[in-house]
Amino acid sequence: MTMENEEGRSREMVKKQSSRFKSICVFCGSCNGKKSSYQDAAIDLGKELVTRNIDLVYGGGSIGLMGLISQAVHDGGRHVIGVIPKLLMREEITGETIGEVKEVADMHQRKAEMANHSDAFIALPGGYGTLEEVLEVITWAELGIHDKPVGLLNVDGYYNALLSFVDKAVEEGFVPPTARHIIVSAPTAKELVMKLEEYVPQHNLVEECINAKSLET
Ligand SMILES: CC(C)=CCNc1ncnc2c1ncn2[C@@H]1O[C@H](COP(=O)(O)O)[C@@H](O)[C@H]1O
Repeated sequence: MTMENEEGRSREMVKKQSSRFKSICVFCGSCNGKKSSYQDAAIDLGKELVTRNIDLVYGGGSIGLMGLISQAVHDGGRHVIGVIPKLLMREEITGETIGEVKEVADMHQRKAEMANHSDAFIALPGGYGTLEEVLEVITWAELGIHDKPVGLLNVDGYYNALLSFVDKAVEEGFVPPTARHIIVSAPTAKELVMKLEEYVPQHNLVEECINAKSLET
């Protein structure tokens, strides 16, 4: 093969390079937040998924950051799945739905469905709902229930306090130091998705935790 052919082939490979993820589940606020940077980040993340040919799984509806990211992914031509519990299906609660809608019985089933349909998780800024959802998938990673990457989009340092708290929990012996790496974080969508692409799960966390506990007793 000539040098030119080879260069052409590698350029082609770069162009076609696809993500290791088919779908990413995004947890995010049902409000917009006070700073426009939160809204910009939701749209940016949506566009980043589109660029990498990644589909979106999210909580359904069109309110707050949830609405902004789902619209951006839908407009970019990628598939959007919204998973909504029957109770929240009313339009005055969640707004108009975007893309494919999966109706589920309750919040527990919603989280299981969201996890089943995705290859990684990202939390944009959000409130109690977002925190609860992202902490659950972090716990599942620690317990070895899944080995999918989990990332915090730390827009304007929104998650700094949570990250400091996790460091404190490690320092005080409640989170094994080897489990600290489960939480990936970055200030921009591009950096975060790149880090998640490179994430390598560790499978010995549960054993290490058990060993640490048996040393304590
Ligand atoms: C009755 C009511 C408050 C409705 C708000 N409408 C909602 N519609 C759909 N999903 C939601 C809603 N509120 C919270 N969630 C879930 O919790 C997360 C957002 O909660 P939060 O705004 O961060 O805390 C989302 O990822 C979503 O899965």
